[in-house]
Amino acid sequence: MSTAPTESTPDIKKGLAGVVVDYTAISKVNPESNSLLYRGYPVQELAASKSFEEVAYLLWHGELPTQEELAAFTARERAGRSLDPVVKSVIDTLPTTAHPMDVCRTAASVMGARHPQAEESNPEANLAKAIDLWAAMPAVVAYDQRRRRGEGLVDPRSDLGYSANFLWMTFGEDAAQPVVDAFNVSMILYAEHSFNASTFTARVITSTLADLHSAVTGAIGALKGPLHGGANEAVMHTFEELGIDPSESAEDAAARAKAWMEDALAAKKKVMGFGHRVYKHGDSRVPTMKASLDALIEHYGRPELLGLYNGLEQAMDEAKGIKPNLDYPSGPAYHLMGFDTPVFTPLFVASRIVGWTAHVMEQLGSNSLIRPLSAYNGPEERHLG
Ligand SMILES: CC(=O)SCCNC(=O)CCNC(=O)[C@H](O)C(C)(C)COP(=O)(O)OP(=O)(O)OC[C@H]1O[C@@H](n2cnc3c(N)ncnc32)[C@H](O)[C@@H]1OP(=O)(O)O
Ligand SMILES: O=C([O-])CC(=O)C(=O)O
Repeated sequence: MSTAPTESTPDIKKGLAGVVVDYTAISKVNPESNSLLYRGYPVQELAASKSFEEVAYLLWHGELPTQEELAAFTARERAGRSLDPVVKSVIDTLPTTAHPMDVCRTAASVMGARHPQAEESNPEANLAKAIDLWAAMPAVVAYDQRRRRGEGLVDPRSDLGYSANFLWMTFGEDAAQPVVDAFNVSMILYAEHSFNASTFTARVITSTLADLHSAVTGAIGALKGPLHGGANEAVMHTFEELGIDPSESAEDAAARAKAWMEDALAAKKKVMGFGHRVYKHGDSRVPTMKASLDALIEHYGRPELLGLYNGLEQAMDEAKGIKPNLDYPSGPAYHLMGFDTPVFTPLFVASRIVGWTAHVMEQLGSNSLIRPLSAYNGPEERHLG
């Protein structure tokens, strides 16, 4: 028999699990139908035929762009791709022992402090700030990976789309089409996911009427943790702990991975890349990202990675029935593309900037300070002396 909450036994929802805190028109996560809609469109349909630029436009404006609108929007994005020399000099002061997420977070903050409309918070200024951040973040992520390898900044190319240019600025060479396609899909899938922890962080910060860059800087902090975005990096650490040997057969790799997972679960370990707060029967985005991972495995001829992937997934499913989340296929996909493991979560940032800033604007459209209550369980009132 359940008892009604009282002042002494309040109905606390730990982690706000299951609590609906507001409306959003940006995306719909439906665990029953295992679907994800961006402004009404299934994300799988968008990933199959649209560029990340078109999806970013959709998330911000509510509708897909016309040809003319897209041309103006992509021209704007291409014009904002260069790394601001001041931001670069700040990055250069950070040690290469600093986590790339710290570099990203610092860069977002510096960009905010330098933005000509820093203190303006009308819808036009916020959209301008969102597009500027989105356009410039690939340069930050790409340069940070390069400087850690002792390589210099690569200038952006305005003849390339967002994804091809991102890869160009990171690796200094043209990426093959299957790689560009897989990267584009990952950017689309990561762009938005309702009231996840980092987006909620952005909305909390916005609800105090702080500026958009403060909201994004805080959201980057929230994304860093391994229970959220940091899981794509953590997935790769699992693969690395298992040991990656390109000469191994997929079958042998799968058998080793299964045994590893059985041991990890027997030791009550939490294995990153599995489980989700909302989806309990599988993450709606995984089949699409897995198809992109398959294409990359084919492109690079690396079936042993598929063996590791399948072995871990199968053992987790058999033991606990817990399904992978988006970070599971994204980790090995970014590895195959050539990104260094600590840079995986900044790639998530580059994409999620779109969702975060769409939520910042939505929050401001009907703002109410976000300030829940707590139940006190500290010492009874007491007095000094
Ligand atoms: C893009 C994203 O941000 S997706 C999420 C990325 N995060 C991860 O991959 C981190 C690993 N996963 C997890 O920690 C969790 O599944 C979360 C945080 C994502 C969701 O957690 P919650 O909804 O709070 O579920 P909770 O952590 O309570 O898990 C329920 C049960 O499943 C188990 N479980 C959940 N995920 C995992 C996992 N990855 N490995 C092992 N066991 C797990 C828990 O131990 C718990 O078991 P118990 O009931 O025996 O104690
Ligand atoms: O929705 C969540 O809790 C986490 C997630 O998958 C995301 O932010 O993409």
